[in-house]
Amino acid sequence: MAAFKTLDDLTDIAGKRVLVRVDLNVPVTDGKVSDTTRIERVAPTIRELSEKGAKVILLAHFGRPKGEPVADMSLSLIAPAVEEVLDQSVAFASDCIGAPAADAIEKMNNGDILLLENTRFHKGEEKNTPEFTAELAKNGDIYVNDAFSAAHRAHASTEGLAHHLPAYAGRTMQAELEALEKGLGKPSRPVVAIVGGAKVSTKIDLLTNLVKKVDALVIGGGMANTFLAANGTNVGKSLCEHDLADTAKQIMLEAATAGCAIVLPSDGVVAREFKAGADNETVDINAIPADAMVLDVGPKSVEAVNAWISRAATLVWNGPLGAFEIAPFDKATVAAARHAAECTRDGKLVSVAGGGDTVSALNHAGVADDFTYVSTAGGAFLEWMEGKELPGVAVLSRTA
Ligand SMILES: Nc1ncnc2c1ncn2[C@@H]1O[C@H](COP(=O)(O)OP(=O)(O)OP(=O)(O)O)[C@@H](O)[C@H]1O
Ligand SMILES: O=C(O)[C@H](O)COP(=O)(O)O
Repeated sequence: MAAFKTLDDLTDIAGKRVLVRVDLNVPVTDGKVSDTTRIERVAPTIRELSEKGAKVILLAHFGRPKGEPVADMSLSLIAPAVEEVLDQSVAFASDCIGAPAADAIEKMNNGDILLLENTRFHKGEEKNTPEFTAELAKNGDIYVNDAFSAAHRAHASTEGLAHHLPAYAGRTMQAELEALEKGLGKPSRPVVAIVGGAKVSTKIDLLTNLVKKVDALVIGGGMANTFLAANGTNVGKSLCEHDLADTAKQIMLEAATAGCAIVLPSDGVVAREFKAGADNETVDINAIPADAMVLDVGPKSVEAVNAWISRAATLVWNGPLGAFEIAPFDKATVAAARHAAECTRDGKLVSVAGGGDTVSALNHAGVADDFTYVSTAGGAFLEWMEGKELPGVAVLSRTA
């Protein structure tokens, strides 16, 4: 594994301003954080630094605001949940750079915790510009990256800062890498991957390499609709990225060459509204009404998914099979999660799942503790699985 400095190397930090990159991109329902797993995972790093007397300054993104402030992507919405998990007061600054940040830091005592506003409210974050990174760096003496789940992004707060300040891995970054290496470094075969969810455009490219590493790729959620549409299925009003049809076709070709089975849903649960309790029906995948959307994979598909889980020695899962937040469209995800948990409990399966909503779905199914390992990372986890270098991890090693 990559060698980098950790919190063990950080001594005498009382009074030092430590910029800690965490991932607070958490699921929110009706304005409330619905799953605090990501916050719980970074809490040990925050507490440790605070107990050592550092001024702990949290940097994070929330959503994809495209470089300008968006009210419902303000981290002020997440701050109360951070306070609750830490059981410690957390101050908030309305900008991550400039006077609001500097003034708030000026007021900090040793051991205090401050959360800065969404880094993605500035275009320089995702572009990783030297100017923006330098502005961020002004606020700290030391940089700690504890956001493994955002380490696949070469952004100012995940990569750039490590070139400006002495850089260290946080406890979660360390633990995630160790656990993934242990669970999936040399996986027992057959390896089955389940990929679902909604982030189709940012994850689809990863599947090109993934099909070379696994024996079967089970596709559900919004991702499945894109593959079905590429095969000529009419997916009605379903979440689907039609312009990615060629990419999907190419992945299916790569899979055939690599001997990886592609498993697509054969039926779906459709509705005309995206809301809990919406009128719904189960239809064959070739009979999706033009005015309806698939919000979950159907019972026949669940049987097929579970059969693949039974056959697997190793399961890798990112992305729910359906819109699990709104019942009854959680059925397939819950059924597959419970089956994977049972196989794991029986000692037949090594099960590793990752992703903000995926973790939330496993918690919803009541089985997160039964999986071999649950990562907070979704995209980063898939890229790690592909064997890609993660910029946020690589820079910690290079600068160590
Ligand atoms: N058929 C579907 N139609 C619409 N949305 C869906 C469908 N299936 C799943 N989803 C949505 O996918 C979202 C989760 O997808 P996402 O790709 O963000 O997964 P994740 O586990 O959070 O990974 P990451 O950590 O990379 O974000 C959920 O909010 C769920 O409602
Ligand atoms: O939720 C995630 O996977 C991470 O926070 C990264 O978010 P992003 O896909 O918007 O970069």
